[in-house]
Amino acid sequence: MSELVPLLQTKNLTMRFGGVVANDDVNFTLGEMELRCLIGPNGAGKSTFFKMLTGQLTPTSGSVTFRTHSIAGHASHEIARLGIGIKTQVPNVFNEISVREHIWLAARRAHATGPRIREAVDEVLERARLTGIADAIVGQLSHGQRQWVEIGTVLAADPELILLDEPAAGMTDDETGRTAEIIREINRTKALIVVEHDMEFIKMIAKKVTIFHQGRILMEDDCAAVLADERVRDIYLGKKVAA
Ligand SMILES: Nc1ncnc2c1ncn2[C@@H]1O[C@H](COP(=O)(O)OP(=O)(O)OP(=O)(O)O)[C@@H](O)[C@H]1O
Repeated sequence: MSELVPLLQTKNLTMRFGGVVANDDVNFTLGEMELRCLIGPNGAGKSTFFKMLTGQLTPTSGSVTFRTHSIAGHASHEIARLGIGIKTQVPNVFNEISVREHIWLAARRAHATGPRIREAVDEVLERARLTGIADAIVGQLSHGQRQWVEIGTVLAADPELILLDEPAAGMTDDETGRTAEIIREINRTKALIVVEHDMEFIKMIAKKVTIFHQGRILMEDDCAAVLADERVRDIYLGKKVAA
């Protein structure tokens, strides 16, 4: 029987900046359609890890495999074309156009022209809970709504894996709850890796959680087990933990 190929796998992934080891021998595996949360204190190495997955950084050593493709050090646009999309923390929206036009611009790159685009745009608007504000101008939306436009924009390009960097940052409780719903909806058809600090949000979405600490994976387990772990509590309370 042939072994299942994971969607994404890193082996001994290491990134050094001079004397700083930002990621140290990270072995990480994500299955098809999995939803994984990455947590860890400031400086633990989460952003560096994301940047190596999307081609913004070339690892010092180790490998990144997306399905059967070895992607470490490849250009960001090549990795995007293979099917990894990312929503970064830095705002990345066009303010002057409507939500529908915004989603359409992203969908146009992924789908052939014609009626299929319209269907795809309508589907993304629905899944990212944007249908009710489809005709609003992006620049006039609330912070939370703009975040959903960004998530919808990533979804419209139809990637197989979506990386979200702190999608609930700066949101109200209501917006956070709705963002969790959107992520669960997207996870019906896509794999996701979500970096987030807000533990309440993680509880709403997480199945399996990976904890980074000092550039290494400290622990990987289901959400309840991770949140109950004494080492995890200690690093969030700022106590010293042996990795
Ligand atoms: N371009 C860089 N040059 C030098 N050091 C860097 C660079 N990028 C990250 N680092 C260092 O690598 C380590 C990991 O940083 P990283 O940003 O990946 O952590 P993080 O877990 O994403 O933190 P945060 O939650 O604050 O975003 C830190 O010590 C950071 O100072």
